[in-house]
Amino acid sequence: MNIILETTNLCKEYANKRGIRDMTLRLYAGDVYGLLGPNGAGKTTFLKLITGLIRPDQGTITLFNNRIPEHFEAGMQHVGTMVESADFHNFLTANQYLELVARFYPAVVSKRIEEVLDLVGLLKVRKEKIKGYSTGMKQKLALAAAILPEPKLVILDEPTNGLDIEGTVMFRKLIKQLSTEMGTSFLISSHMIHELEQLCNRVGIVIGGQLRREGYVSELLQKNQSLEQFYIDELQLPKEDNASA
Ligand SMILES: Nc1ncnc2c1ncn2[C@@H]1O[C@H](COP(=O)(O)OP(=O)(O)OP(=O)(O)O)[C@@H](O)[C@H]1O
Repeated sequence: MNIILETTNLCKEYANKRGIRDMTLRLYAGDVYGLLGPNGAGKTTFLKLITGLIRPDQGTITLFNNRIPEHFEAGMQHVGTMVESADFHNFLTANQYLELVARFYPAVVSKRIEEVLDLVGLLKVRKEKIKGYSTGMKQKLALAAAILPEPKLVILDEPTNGLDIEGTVMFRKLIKQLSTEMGTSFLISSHMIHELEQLCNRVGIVIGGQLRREGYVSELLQKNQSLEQFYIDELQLPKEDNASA
């Protein structure tokens, strides 16, 4: 199988001694991989390291056979990200913002901008200034920017934050569509465990800065009633709690 992302023994410790330790993970072409874990477990830190937003203390990151951060541009060439909440220029319209993003990708034509705006449901409001957008609309625009250059891998941190039910359904459909029709791979951190159960072929559970467990969703569902049950057992949460990730 074709490895598109590999991290080995990745470590990052913040000044407060928190962070991640020895995160070793492989993503294969076609994977839709869900990262689960409690608040503060280290999911965002892991995604920030992969996307070069912060530097590791130890360990290696390889994206499409390129070492990160040394060969950042080559590695990120096929990657779309939505990791930090995007810092939008509020005086621009969605259309203008995506035109700005498109400047980094010479192959992106204006028809593609219209296409992604339609995919995320922002076509009608594309000429309105971003300052008038709701949190969910901004989230959709960030998603549109992430998929604009038709990346082979899309890395998403809490992509459904702020999305309404319709937006969440749109998001799920979009990921399924890109994954089945285009073969796009995804690495998604989310607390929406039911969404991940429907979307992902693999999941990993991060606890206390370490990848505690991972597996194929189909196999986990043969042994567990649901992904949520597996997660609860892994965290040893009281069952009647019915807590979700
Ligand atoms: N810039 C920072 N400086 C110091 N500590 C940080 C920083 N960023 C994160 N941390 C700490 O590192 C740990 C991991 O945080 P991280 O944001 O990666 O977790 P997470 O799994 O994404 O959490 P959540 O689900 O709440 O988003 C937490 O204990 C957090 O307090």
